[in-house]
Amino acid sequence: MKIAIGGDHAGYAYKEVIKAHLEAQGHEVKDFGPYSEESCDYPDYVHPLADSIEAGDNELGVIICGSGEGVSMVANKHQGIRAGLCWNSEVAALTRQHNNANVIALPARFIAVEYAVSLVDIFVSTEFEGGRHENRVNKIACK
Ligand SMILES: O=C(CO)[C@H](O)[C@H](O)[C@H](O)COP(=O)(O)O
Repeated sequence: MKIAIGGDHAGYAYKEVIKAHLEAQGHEVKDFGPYSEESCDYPDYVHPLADSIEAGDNELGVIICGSGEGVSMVANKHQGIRAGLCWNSEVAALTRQHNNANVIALPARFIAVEYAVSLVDIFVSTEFEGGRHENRVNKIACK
């Protein structure tokens, strides 16, 4: 699967671990940065990442900042993005099953890196259920 990853300085260390994990699983990972822990602005990295998913260049995205809030706010400005802020395994599954999320947002300052990796695994391997959720998801995007 083609997966985009990015965030800010607060998520940098987690991004590196998650990227290596996904690549070891055989996924093709496009890293939108940042590429160090130097303080930076997450919109500079998340907007291009979201553009790539909207363009079909990547199927799913992983975005990481301190709380997960800033990166998810940026991603969800895009009509073609449904970013879910995930902090536990049930939410990571539900945002795929019920919301057909195409981006997972993670709070690096509030969960352990091993737990963040496990949430990404759940997110990537869980399918949208469709059914009653189909119409709801179709109504999310603004016309
Ligand atoms: O945007 C955020 C809050 O929603 C992220 O958590 C950022 O990573 C955080 O604001 C960065 O804070 P810092 O004090 O500049 O490191």
